[in-house]
Amino acid sequence: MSTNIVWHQVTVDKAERRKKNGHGSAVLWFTGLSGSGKSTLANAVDRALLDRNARSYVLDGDNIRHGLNQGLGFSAADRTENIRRIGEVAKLFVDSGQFALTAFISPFREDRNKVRTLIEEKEFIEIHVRCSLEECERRDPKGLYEKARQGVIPEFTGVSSPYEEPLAPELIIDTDRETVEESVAKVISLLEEEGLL
Ligand SMILES: Nc1ncnc2c1ncn2[C@@H]1O[C@H](COP(=O)(O)OS(=O)(=O)O)[C@@H](OP(=O)(O)O)[C@H]1O
Ligand SMILES: Nc1ncnc2c1ncn2[C@@H]1O[C@H](COP(=O)(O)OP(=O)(O)O)[C@@H](O)[C@H]1O
Repeated sequence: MSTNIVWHQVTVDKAERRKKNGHGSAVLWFTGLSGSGKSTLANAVDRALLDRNARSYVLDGDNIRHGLNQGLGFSAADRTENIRRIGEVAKLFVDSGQFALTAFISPFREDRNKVRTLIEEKEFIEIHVRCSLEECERRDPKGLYEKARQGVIPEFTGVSSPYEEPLAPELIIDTDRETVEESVAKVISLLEEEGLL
């Protein structure tokens, strides 16, 4: 535990940054199985936001594990720590007046709910990127399911490690039934309905 640390009040606050940007800020928390479409969707929404001159940034599991979270594996404890850290980083993005688009499997309900409590109400938008395991395995964009079935990758989500679906997400996207464009339109509509855009 760190001791003798005192919180320093910032000079420019979230409200002022939002006003300057001309839009709200929030975390768009994409959660779902590997291959469900989290990265594809987060990046497509990021592009749509940029086209509207809105400020946003994608935090992606694979990428973050190369840097900030390198050293964390896929045990339940490591996944929990992975999500805790990303929750804290996402909160910083919200404070900076931007949209944070996170693309992590984040398989445990309790871990996602902890991030929700860290962030103010209406600023945490949980998006269930829903896709059947069969379809994710059929897509297998990185060949990981095949390796997991062969027993080469242990504790693989959906195969040998659990995925707990969100019980009350703000949005559900069925990527085995709709196009990327349709899915992006739904996310943007939600942001408009919530007065964030
Ligand atoms: N055992 C195991 N289980 C699940 N996924 C695995 C595993 N090993 C490696 N990978 C690759 O790591 C990506 C998931 O990382 P995340 O940080 O999103 O996972 S988690 O939220 O901590 O569960 C995941 O990326 P996505 O396919 O984009 O989800 C995989 O490419
Ligand atoms: N509506 C959709 N939304 C997102 N991805 C889709 C959709 N329909 C098909 N896909 C495809 O599914 C795959 C998802 O891969 P990826 O985005 O890497 O998933 P994840 O990040 O969840 O592992 C991509 O090949 C993408 O083109």
